[in-house]
Amino acid sequence: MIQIPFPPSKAAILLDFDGTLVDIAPTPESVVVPPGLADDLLRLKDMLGGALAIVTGRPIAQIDHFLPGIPHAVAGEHGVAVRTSPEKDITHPTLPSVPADWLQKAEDIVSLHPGASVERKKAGMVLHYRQAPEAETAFRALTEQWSPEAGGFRLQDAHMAIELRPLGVDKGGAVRELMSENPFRGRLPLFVGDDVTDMDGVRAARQMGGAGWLIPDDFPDAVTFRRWLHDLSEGHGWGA
Ligand SMILES: O=P(O)(O)OC[C@H]1O[C@H](O[C@H]2O[C@H](CO)[C@@H](O)[C@H](O)[C@H]2O)[C@H](O)[C@@H](O)[C@@H]1O
Repeated sequence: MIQIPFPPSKAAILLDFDGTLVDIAPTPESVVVPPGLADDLLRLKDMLGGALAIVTGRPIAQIDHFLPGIPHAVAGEHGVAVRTSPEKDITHPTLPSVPADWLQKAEDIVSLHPGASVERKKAGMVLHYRQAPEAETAFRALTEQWSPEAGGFRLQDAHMAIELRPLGVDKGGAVRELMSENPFRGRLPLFVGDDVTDMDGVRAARQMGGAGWLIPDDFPDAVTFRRWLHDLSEGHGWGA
């Protein structure tokens, strides 16, 4: 099991949500927060002097719904939206909006494939096909017609989904931004995620002298990771 070579008083923990804290579910709304997770996270936050954050592709409001009052800070939409502490406003850089005709064409495809959906974000969208796998071909054909970079976007494959994301914003930037604020400042970041978008968070945490781990490379699955997190919250696995 992974050991952290320093004590909680020197650490900050920044965690991905889907596929890490919760198992992947048929739809974004149907994820289930595992029993005991909220208590583990609250105990950890306490041990870390508050330095616990969620860094997710989801909008911040969804983390507030699933983990109400639990993390000190949340970075949502892969870093497009950041709230550095519970009492602060959410900040967003100025970013281009998704062209209305792209949204309309995505909605047109969804209407032909029951179960497919478009998730709108502040500066992007996700075309979900988990519940309608046959829609993937049509989504790919559509997105290949666009020139996302020219409009300030990029396309990213996600879990049974294609995401349109703004250029120049990623989880690495979110980790750096959160780590520059109290109670994270001066601590070493520990970042854990499971997806290609999490690699930016992993790299940033490592470059800042902390550690970054990925499921399934470093933990075989999310259940094993959460068991480790539970042990950390009980004081096991920390160095002096
Ligand atoms: O950065 P994360 O916290 O891992 O969020 C990544 C995306 O997660 C959500 O979609 C994925 O999870 C859903 C629930 O398990 C699943 O139904 C879907 O197929 C996955 O793609 C979320 O909807 C996205 O906004 C996040 O970017």
